[in-house]
Amino acid sequence: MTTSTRGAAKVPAVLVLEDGRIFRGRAYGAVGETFGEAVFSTGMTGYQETLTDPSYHRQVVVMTAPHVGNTGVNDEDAESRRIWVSGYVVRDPARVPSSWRSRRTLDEELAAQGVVGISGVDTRALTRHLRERGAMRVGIFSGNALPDEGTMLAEVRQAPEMKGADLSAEVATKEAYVVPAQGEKKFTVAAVDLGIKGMTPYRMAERGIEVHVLPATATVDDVYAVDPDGVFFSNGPGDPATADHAVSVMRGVLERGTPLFGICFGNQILGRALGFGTYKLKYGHRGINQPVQDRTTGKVEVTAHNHGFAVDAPLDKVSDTPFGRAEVSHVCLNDNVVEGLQLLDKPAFSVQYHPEAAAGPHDAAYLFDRFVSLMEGQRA
Ligand SMILES: NC(=O)CC[C@H](N)C(=O)O
Repeated sequence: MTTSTRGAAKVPAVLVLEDGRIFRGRAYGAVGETFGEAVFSTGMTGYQETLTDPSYHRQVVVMTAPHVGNTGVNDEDAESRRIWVSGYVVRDPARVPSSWRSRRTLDEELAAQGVVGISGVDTRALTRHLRERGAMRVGIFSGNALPDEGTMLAEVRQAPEMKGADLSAEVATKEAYVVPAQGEKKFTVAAVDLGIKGMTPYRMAERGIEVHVLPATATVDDVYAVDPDGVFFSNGPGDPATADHAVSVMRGVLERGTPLFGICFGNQILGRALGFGTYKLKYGHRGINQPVQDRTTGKVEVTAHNHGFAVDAPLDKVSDTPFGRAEVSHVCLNDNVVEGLQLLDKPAFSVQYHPEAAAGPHDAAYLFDRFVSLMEGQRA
């Protein structure tokens, strides 16, 4: 239950981690209670894109940047129709936003969308705790009459875990829709929506691609019904080990040899389609300042990440898969986690991070051009 509040600043709030650690602060956004997986994001900016990224469904996001809300909330930067984070943790929210595009405060927006948050938390201590112990379940409780600590902890421990969660269908579109190409139409792409961010079809549209965004439940027949030059699999929430339907659709696409590109969840699905495993990272990668090396060129790029799982593929050898040879094309320079895959005998590749760059640096935009080149190659 949540109730919207203005002036919740003085309402007490408590953050309870499943291992029993407790942080006290003040209500931020809606007052009530909420649960999710506690994860931290190291982005200094781009909170509006983070909050509205469907991949954050069922996660409580802790911002490592101490001041949040400085540029308010505008009508242009949302990545989907709503905020998806299940809770929000900040240290020192802006009292007065300042941006020519700002329409309302972040506090007001969270409250209007019923998102329970907490401010005044030592987010550095909380982040260090999550880094040492790993991502875990959390609850935020706010209001003037809070349950006792034992009751709150028991409720947190009853909340569902992220491992094993199958969430794409909860966030993806129910109806197919088309994002028209900008300028002359050169290609048609079928984009399977597992939790797609708004910027992704836009990045394709600006390259002359007409994008048919399909529900997560789309079949191989639905994909080919749009007569695609290429097929795209999006980012999305939850555990890739549950994405059996998407894996089987992707295998259907790989069998036909249609150019294929995947982002984030889409990369994990390509990993699984090729026969690799996926696993849960201790605390994941989230933020807009993560270094990745493209091993096909040797170049290093600074990139936007939001993933808690990763593909388990060998870094230093070419693997034989049911769809021919495959290799790890990109790697995270912080921890050597697999950040991209490519097939050597078929026009298919994927990355674990976010070339659509919303928010984030644009270093990885070339990946959309690679997808276009694969489609051109297929026509030639
Ligand atoms: N942004 C994404 O697509 C995330 C994929 C997956 N849910 C993960 O956490 O790893």
